[in-house]
Amino acid sequence: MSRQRDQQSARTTEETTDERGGPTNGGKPAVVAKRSDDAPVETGEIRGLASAAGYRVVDAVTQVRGEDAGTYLGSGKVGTLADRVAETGATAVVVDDGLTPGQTTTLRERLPDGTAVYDRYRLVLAIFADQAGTRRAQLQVRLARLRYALPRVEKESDPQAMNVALEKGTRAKGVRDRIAELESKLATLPDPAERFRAERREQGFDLVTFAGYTNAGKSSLLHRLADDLSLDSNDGHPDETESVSAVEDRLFKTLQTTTRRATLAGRPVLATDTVGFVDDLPHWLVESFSTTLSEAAAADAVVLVADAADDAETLREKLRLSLSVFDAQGVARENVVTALNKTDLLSAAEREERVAAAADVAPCVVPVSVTEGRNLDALVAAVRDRLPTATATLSMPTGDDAMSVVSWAYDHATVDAVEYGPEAVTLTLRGRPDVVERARGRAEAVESVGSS
Ligand SMILES: Nc1nc2c(ncn2[C@@H]2O[C@H](COP(=O)(O)OP(=O)(O)OP(=O)(O)O)[C@@H](O)[C@H]2O)c(=O)[nH]1
Ligand SMILES: [Mg+2]
Repeated sequence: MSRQRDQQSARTTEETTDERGGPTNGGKPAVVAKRSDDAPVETGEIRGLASAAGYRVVDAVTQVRGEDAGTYLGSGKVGTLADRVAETGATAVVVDDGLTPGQTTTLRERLPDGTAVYDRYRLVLAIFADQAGTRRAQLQVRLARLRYALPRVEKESDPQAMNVALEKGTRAKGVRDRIAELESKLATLPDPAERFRAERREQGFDLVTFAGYTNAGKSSLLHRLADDLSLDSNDGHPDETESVSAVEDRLFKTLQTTTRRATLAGRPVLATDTVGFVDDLPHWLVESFSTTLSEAAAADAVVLVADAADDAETLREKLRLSLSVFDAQGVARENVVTALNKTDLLSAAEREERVAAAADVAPCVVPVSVTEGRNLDALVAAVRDRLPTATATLSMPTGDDAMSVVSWAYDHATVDAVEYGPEAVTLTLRGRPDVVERARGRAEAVESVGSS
């Protein structure tokens, strides 16, 4: 018995750290299970997650009672779950919570042979693994899996097994070593955001990324704004409302990051949608969300979309968390515009309260309603201010001062050309309007010194 359990635990660890990338061969039947202290027990979100991971949800088993330390659901309910799995021919059970290693093992033992058991975190890891296209993202997913596995390996113990302490120590050390190895490997990989930015720049695009919690309205806003931006040349798009309502309210719809073209102030823009943050995930897992955000770091402007219908404290908390992910990705605060969406659901007083709450923690808060098209002009203007839409050609008397303006321009804007004449230096640059204006001021200061 104890040997059998040991083998099963070993298999658990392998499965959480292997490179197969989770359930990729889509459409496998799964039963979701959810426990809650109070009724009703909502299974909508976990169903969405399971299908995002490639499962077909064929049944749901719910339980209203406190957590059972040994079986999570309670022994009787696990029996029901086993029956449902047998009846439906499901190959996996997805539990909407974090399971302890012991609970996972017990569920495996009580379910029909070969039933895969996923808890919420392992499921999300499987989704990441599916999405991880770049080498960097793959390494990050492997790292997340190891971090998931580590406490399980550490805690795995069977007092009846003689050599368990030794084995446990060795295996935990193995996992820790691999974590350290991956961390240092990741640290030396080139930053993909830099390359992405350089390539798009060469193609002449400005980059705008939409990020934030799931269901905040990122996709709706992107569609709407992309339309609005195109309205520069095509006023009164007839399908606007339709295209917004066609955006399904489904979790993780954006897993496949989508990029749309738009035109802003006559410049081509690439607008990128990102994976929504999900609550109730441990911090290390939230970190791996940031892999999907490497494009945010490369963007000229990042629109952080928040749901104004959240209460003030939740709103602040979500914004704080989103911004800390941005910080980890190296997104500059001055490039962030906070779109406080769904203000149509609020009274004027509530709206004021939420705007103030958001402004406590987030930069450049613009209240909007995507569905009602409210205040989108102000949002577009804020985004446009962050794009390198301005250009200038500046002439300065040759000399050290001119050189220092040129080097300042290299640091703060994109320098398209510099001509060094015997009398004058001519600098052509583009960048954010305020930056270009500052460059102009500096160039003029050189001129006045030179001419006096
Ligand atoms: N009342 C109201 N609902 C909105 C507004 N904008 C979006 N929604 C709704 O909010 C839900 C989520 O919108 P999405 O655009 O899919 O949200 P998302 O942030 O892309 O979500 P994920 O892709 O899951 O991260 C949809 O049902 C939208 O119709 C708004 O301004 N007001
Ligand atoms: Mg979306």
